[in-house]
Amino acid sequence: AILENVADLNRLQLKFDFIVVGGGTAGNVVANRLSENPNHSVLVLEAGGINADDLNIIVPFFAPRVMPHTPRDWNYTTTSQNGFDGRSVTYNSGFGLGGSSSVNYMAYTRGSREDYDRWAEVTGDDGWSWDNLVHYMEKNERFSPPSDHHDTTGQFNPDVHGFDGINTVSLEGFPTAIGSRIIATTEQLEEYPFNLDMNSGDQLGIGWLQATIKDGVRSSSATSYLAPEYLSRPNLHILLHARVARVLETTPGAFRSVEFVQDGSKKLFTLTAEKEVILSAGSIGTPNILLHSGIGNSSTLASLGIQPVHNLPSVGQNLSDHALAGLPFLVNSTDTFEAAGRNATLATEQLDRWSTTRTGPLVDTLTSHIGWFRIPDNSSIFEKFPDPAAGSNTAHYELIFSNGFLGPPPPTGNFLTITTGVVSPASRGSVTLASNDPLSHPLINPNYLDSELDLFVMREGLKSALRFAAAPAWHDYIISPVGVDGTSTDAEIDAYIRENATPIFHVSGTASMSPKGAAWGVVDPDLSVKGLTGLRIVDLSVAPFIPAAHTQAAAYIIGERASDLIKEDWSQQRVSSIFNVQEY
Ligand SMILES: Cc1cc2nc3c(=O)[nH]c(=O)nc-3n(C[C@H](O)[C@H](O)[C@H](O)COP(=O)(O)OP(=O)(O)OC[C@H]3O[C@@H](n4cnc5c(N)ncnc54)[C@H](O)[C@@H]3O)c2cc1C
Repeated sequence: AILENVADLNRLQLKFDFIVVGGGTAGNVVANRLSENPNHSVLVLEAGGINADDLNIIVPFFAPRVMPHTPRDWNYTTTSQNGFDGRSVTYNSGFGLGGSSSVNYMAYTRGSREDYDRWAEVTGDDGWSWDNLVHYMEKNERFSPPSDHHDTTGQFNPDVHGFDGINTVSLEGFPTAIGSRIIATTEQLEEYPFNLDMNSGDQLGIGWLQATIKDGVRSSSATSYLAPEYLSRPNLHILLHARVARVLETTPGAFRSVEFVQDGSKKLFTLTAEKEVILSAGSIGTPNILLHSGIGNSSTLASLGIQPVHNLPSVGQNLSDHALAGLPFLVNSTDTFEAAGRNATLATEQLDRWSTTRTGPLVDTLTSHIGWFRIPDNSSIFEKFPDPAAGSNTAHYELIFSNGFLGPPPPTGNFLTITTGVVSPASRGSVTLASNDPLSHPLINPNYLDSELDLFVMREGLKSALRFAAAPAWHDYIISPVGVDGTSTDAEIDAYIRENATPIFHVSGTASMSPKGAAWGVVDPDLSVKGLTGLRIVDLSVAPFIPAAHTQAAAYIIGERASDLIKEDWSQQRVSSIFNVQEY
């Protein structure tokens, strides 16, 4: 059941085995899977509300309207970014049930096999390898026909997908004018091979995008893992508008209590889990809660007036994200996103069509194809820096193709945008505290393009976009790039990047896994907080390296495996406690 007020929870007089902090992407997976066992009672505390009736969230094409600066957004701002010429940029993160899965752009990309094999290698736990995670990818995924039910043969590989999972994933449901030209380019230029399925573990090349869309409607962790059949479980409760300030030590070394406020009031409530507290507040929220609880770098915490409780200097460090830069091209077509953007009648027709039949251009997100590429192995940058990618089959950059201008378009002209993202970044940032007020925003420093390597990769990505657009398939379509072109110098491209690059909101790694017993890291490979009991972390913050991918799939996969790890631990404990009783 969903509860709006802590008074409702008090009235029910319930005890909870597990308290999940954050009803986001990974948190709702855990809530669903743990409550599969009717003997386990689960409470989710979510800071935001329900998003179910918001068209901007439901209609895939309206994703860009959900944020920033809306009630669905945490409305963060980064610190000044040197790599962006000192700009501070708005940093989006989903506030409300479903977390960022309710506000994201729905691209569903797992990353490469090597991305996960590297997790296994650095944590010493083979359970995090690609082969051992495939089962969890399939548990997450319900691969479904696109909303127009076209023949998808040759657009994905069914052998590498799950068809009985919980979260719907599908292909484009309304072809755009650029799709056939993108595919033609893969036949014309050797540099851009076609990849039947970028989610097979072998990601390189260009393929059809898979997206978390069900019959033309967004599929989020709220609509899938908290669908009515799960929400009706008597052992699953969600309390909305409940913002957790701290986790509290219950007995020495055990953190099973949470302290929270409702609806921004300063009144603090405390609840204690019988078994575990699971932090799923995301890569910004989770370290923020840990630090305010005294779990972090003890001397830094003490200097802020926070009583240190457990020294874990890695909390909030190792922040990784992908920087993006879009390159618009003026095109010789009127069949682009700008058409409805400038014509209210057409926009109304499109919404009517979506409302009545779930067809038309609004059933899709803003891209139908993505490509994943490497800069050449003999690039000069590798004389100075090691290759940051997980392996030789993992991308350095991606190209995202969109049938229009991203952001408010200029008053005239029609566009194609090729956006490049640095997907295996070398730069690392941090989440730190500005004050000892647990309800204040932390300092978010993604440190974009701090490494010269990341700037090099982004520059090469933009040059690659220009080469792609020079293929014969585009000769009668593209008029000219806007911003930089084939005559631009490296310095001009760098200046364009620093002025125009933005975050992609894939923040990861701020409570990283490390091997059991390691002096660094925040959680052990079973996701329990190092040196403590009763407290686990299940969200993207545990990723030791950001996957070369859009990151929601990784968050879902983490949620699925974590659920099994938690279930396993408690089934063993139950067996041993029964054994003890018998012995006694
Ligand atoms: C605008 C945007 C576009 C994106 N586009 C894509 C895309 O197209 N494809 C893709 O794969 N990825 C995309 N991402 C990234 C992806 O959605 C995230 O990486 C992923 O959803 C993170 O999952 P999570 O479980 O770690 O955190 P979240 O899903 O963010 O969940 C954290 C939850 O915790 C709650 N919370 C935080 N603090 C507290 C607290 N103190 N008390 C209680 N609750 C709290 C939050 O409200 C939220 O519900 C995008 C993200 C954004 C913001």
